[in-house]
Parts: sequence; structure tokens; C-alpha cells
Amino acid sequence: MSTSWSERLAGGFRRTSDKLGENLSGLFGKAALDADTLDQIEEALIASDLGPATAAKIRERLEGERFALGLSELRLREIVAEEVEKILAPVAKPLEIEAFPRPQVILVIGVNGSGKTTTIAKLAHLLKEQDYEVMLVAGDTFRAAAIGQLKTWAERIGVPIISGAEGADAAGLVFEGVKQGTARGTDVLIVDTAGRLQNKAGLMDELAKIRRVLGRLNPAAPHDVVLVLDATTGQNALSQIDIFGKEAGVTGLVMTKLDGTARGGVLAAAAERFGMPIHAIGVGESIDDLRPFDPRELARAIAGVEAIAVERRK
Ligand SMILES: Nc1nc2c(ncn2[C@@H]2O[C@H](COP(=O)(O)OP(=O)(O)OP(=O)(O)O)[C@@H](O)[C@H]2O)c(=O)[nH]1
Repeated sequence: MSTSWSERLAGGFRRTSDKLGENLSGLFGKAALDADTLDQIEEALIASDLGPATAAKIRERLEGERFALGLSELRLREIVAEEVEKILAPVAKPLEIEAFPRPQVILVIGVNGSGKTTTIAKLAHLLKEQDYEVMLVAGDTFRAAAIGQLKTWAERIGVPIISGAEGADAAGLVFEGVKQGTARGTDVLIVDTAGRLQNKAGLMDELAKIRRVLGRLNPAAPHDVVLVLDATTGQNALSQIDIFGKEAGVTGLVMTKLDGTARGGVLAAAAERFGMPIHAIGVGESIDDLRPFDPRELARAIAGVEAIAVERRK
């Protein structure tokens, strides 16, 4: 990956890494890393959304290393990056298109405003660029605006879409999607679903119905259930994994809006607490802004290693 992308990523995570710096300020360069200072560092890491287990591991590392000349900011950030990378590496898992018979059915779930529609568009675009035949299903039929938005994206990207009127039966649209997809040789069917959190039971019923219909056509479908999370909501994103993870049978995550938020550390907390695969991250509003989940790059961006190094070169 090009340097410019690394720099862009560092820029996107600037607020996250700045917050880490703020939380840690005053703790660098101390001659002795006594228990008090270590406590403060650990607290600062937790306040930066990194998650308690990651913070404890970093503390352990610091205890184990000798800092005769005091701990420099860069060194501390490097250690943070190394430990965050260890937490992120096991959950990095790209979405793989491998289902036979086709189409592979990807259900996309997430609360309103999480970036679900945009993520579907970005994913469809990415897969199309890889020469997959993609079709969308506008299964969020509770809001006419959601249907219209997805149709606009489909047109822009140049992929077919199955949609109905507001209030149409989502499971029926999914059925139609699989039928048409099978006939046309579609590789991937991406299904938007309703995102109303205030009515969890209704949402679960809807998903269960979609599953039943899919199961009749292909027992392996849905092949993926992707939960889209808005990183800017921090701890709230974590509780959504908690709520939806098991009940909705989530198989992987996409974290959006990681550009310009100070809550980027939440990626590490999610990985640490749930160990659920993370497929990709959203780093902007345009169609190209879905990036694969690269643990090393992300860990360095979260810790602000690149940002500090660039500053030093100035
Ligand atoms: N900065 C930034 N904005 C994003 C990203 N992903 C989505 N957005 C924006 O977030 C807003 C909500 O995104 P949608 O895709 O409409 O979200 P949704 O979850 O489908 O929400 P509803 O349309 O309300 O159901 C839009 O303004 C998007 O442009 C991202 O990665 N970064």
C-alpha cells in the first residue's frame, strides 16, 4: 500500500491519536516508571477507548522494559501500536466470495444512521471492481428514503437492484432477489435490512423471516450477516455488538466513520471484547472509502506512530 494511503489513514486517525497524546501528556520522559505513573498510563489508555485488557497488556510491557532515559512519547506509541496490532490481527478477515451455488447472500444490518446504506454501496462497488456480478435488495422497506437512497447508489455504481414500495415485505424481495440472481448468474446478493433499534423484537422477527425464506432456497444462506457500526458512537457501538451479535447471528463487522473521530480506539476494544471478525472500515463518505482491515496499519494510525514520526521529520 502506498505511503500516501498510510498518511491519509494517519490523518483520518489524527483525532484518535491526538486524544491518546492528550490523555498521556505529562507522563513522558519520567525518570522512573513507578506504579503510580503506570497506573496513570493504564487509565489514559482506557480513556482512549482501547479496552481494559489491551491497556493492561501495555502496562505489563512497560513494567518489563527498562527505560534508563525515561520513556519517550514515540517509544510509548510504538508499544501501544504493537499491542493493539496483536489484538487486531486475529479478527482481520476480509469478506470472501466463495459460496456455491451462487449467489452468496450477504445480509447487512445496523441501526439507522450507522452508515449501512453507504457501506452497501461501497461494498457493491468494491466487488464489482473485482469483476463479481453484484445485485442489491432494498430490504429496508420501513422508510421510503432508504429505498430511494439505495436505488440512487445502485444506478450510480451500475448494479441491478430489487426494490418495492414503502412497507413492502422484505422477505418477499429477498426471495425475488435470490430467484433473479440465480437466473442471471449473480455472484453476490447484498441485502439491506431495516435498522430500527427502538423495536428490537420487530427487527429480529423480520430477520428471522428473511432467514426462513432464504433457507428454503438455499440452506447455506445467508452466508454472511454483516453488522455495520458507527465508530463515533464509541461504547454504544460495543453494546450493539453485544445486543445484535448473537441474536442476529452476526458473522462479521464493518466499522464506519473512522475518519475524523477521536474514538478510533474502539476498534481495539471491539476486537478485545468480542473477537468477532472485522471485514473492513469506512473512512469517508465517497464510494472508494471502504478499506480492508489491515491490523498493522490501523494499529499504527490509532497509536499515532506515523503522525509523530512525520512531525519529527518536519
Ligand atoms: N465521514 C464518514 N461518513 C460516513 C461514512 N459512512 C457513512 N457516512 C455518512 O453517514 C451518514 C449516514 O449514512 P447512511 O449510509 O445513510 O446510514 P444508514 O445506516 O443507512 O442510515 P439511514 O439511511 O438513516 O438508514 C451519511 O451522511 C453518510 O454519508 C464514513 O465512513 N465516514
